Amino acid sequence: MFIPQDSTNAMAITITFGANGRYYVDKEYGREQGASNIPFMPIPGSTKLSRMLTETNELIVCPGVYDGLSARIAMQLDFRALYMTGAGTTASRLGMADLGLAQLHDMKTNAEMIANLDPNGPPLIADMDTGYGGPLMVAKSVQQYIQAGVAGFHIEDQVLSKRCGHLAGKKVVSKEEYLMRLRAAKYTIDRLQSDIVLIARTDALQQHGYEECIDRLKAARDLGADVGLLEGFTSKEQARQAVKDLAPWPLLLNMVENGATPIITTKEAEEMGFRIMIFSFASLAPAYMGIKSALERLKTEGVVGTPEGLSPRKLFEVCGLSDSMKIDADAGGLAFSNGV
Ligand SMILES: C[C@](O)(C(=O)O)[C@H](CC(=O)O)C(=O)O
Repeated sequence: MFIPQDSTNAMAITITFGANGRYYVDKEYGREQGASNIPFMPIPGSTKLSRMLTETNELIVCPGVYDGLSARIAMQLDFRALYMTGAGTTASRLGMADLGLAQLHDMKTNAEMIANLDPNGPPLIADMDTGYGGPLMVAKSVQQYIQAGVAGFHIEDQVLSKRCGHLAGKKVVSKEEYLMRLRAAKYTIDRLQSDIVLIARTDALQQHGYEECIDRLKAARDLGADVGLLEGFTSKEQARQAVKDLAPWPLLLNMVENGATPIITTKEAEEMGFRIMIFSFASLAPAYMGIKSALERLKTEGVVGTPEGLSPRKLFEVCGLSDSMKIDADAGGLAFSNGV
């Protein structure tokens, strides 16, 4: 319940948290009724994500998105949280493979755009790879993610010239160096009094085996990481075991279909006790398939073959066309008074 302090006609309003991670001000006086004079401060994504983790036991399902359109589509479908994939960011912004080529600027600008599409939208977890350097770089990266409005991020123990967690030949830094990265991240979060969710990821499974991963994650947990991520489980039993070995610490599962891990559904992950599940390729793989087949058709038939009804307007609608028109009209603009 929120009572406006400065109003002579004080009235109570109710703020309700929806299952989709959004919140609504009391319908009668809320924004939806156009009462724009009610103090209304969007809750930061980091706070929303922290609350989902600490105040519920649900599995937070995050589709991987890599640009504005994929993020908008996930938001249109009311996903409660999103994941910005580094592999997708590297592919879409640089046209390159996930081999440690994307740097802080590429990642932060993409994350910032996605995280701010809708201030009342779902929180964004973003990939931070290795943190992009030594402790100073990690501190800078974390500060920039916080300022960008990112809700949570994962930082890993691969060497700087890293590669996708589902490729062979990965190498990790020593446990000491990994903990130094995490410490730099944690100190920055504390210094800035942020509640951004720190997710410690280890890629040590290939090189050092399961026990080393658990050892590294326990150390990460002990120095204050909020969530753990063991990358590239090779079996469902191993995934289940990790949840048990680290309980009650929350774990994130990265589900990359056709990667190192057998397919685990959201239902199975929930039963195993995972708290967050990301689907890194959820947008990238369908985009590849859809674009390729349309361009093949263009090549062979001379038309793209866009389904009837999928007009430019419909696509722009996904990207906030109506909201933009309303902003203009509310301000007295006439740009769209005759429609679009
Ligand atoms: C999670 C990940 O870091 C990502 O960029 O989405 C990648 C996904 C991938 O390339 O398969 C990873 O697992 O390393």
